[in-house]
Amino acid sequence: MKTKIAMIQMDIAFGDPSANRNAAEAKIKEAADQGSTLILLPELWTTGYDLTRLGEIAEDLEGPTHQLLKKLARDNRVTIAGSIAERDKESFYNTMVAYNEHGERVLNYRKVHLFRLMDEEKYLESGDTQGNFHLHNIPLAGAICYDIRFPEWMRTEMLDGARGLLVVAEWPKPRVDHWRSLLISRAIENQCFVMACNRSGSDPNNTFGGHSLIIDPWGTIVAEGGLGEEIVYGDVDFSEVEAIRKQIPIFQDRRPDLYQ
Ligand SMILES: O=C(O)CCC(=O)C(=O)O
Repeated sequence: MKTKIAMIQMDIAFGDPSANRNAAEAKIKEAADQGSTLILLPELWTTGYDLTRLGEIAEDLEGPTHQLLKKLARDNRVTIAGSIAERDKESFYNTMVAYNEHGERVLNYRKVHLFRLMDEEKYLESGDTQGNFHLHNIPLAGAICYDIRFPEWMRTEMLDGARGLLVVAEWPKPRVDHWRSLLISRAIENQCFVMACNRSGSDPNNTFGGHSLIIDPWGTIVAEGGLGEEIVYGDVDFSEVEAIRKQIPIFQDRRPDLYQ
């Protein structure tokens, strides 16, 4: 059975959650009208990297963005995922959430690897738990941007049987070749679908690379965006994962007695 995935490769208004919510709402409705089951938004899609203003613009997990996602997921019978600047008491996190078609939050993953090149470690705390959840009965794992440079972490998440890796990002344009190569590698080595949503446009410090990707467990590109704003669609059949894992049984052949 095919599952339609939509990745909302949007530009992000710097530090303006209300403008970004309005833009995303229209795009989520459009993707849902196209029959999508899973809709991905980029990393920090309500605020961008306006980290010095997190005190004003980050929200707790019951904040207005979460209320909107809950409602849009329920009303349109879709699962929606993306990362949002989270405030938890005095601390801030880059947190990927997913809301299922009942409006339930099924994922709450705090970015584990903070990216120094964008000063994340100065303003954010890192997470320390995995981001596994189910889309209907399909086990998936979440990751945020820089996390994909850590194959050991991605493998840790995949050891629970995940068949797909969802990635949300604000990946800069000068390193878009790394983005593509790293994502293709994560798909091949974990024999899983990779569904990766990047932003487009620029902020005061960076221009971002777009090129949202859906990659199958053989490493073949199913769908790829360009540089600008668009919704990238692809149909995936998660049963392909099982067939490939039978053909080349890397999860069986691993040697955890020699490495983790
Ligand atoms: O690793 C990279 O080159 C980009 C990472 C990044 O932009 C991020 O984690 O926000």
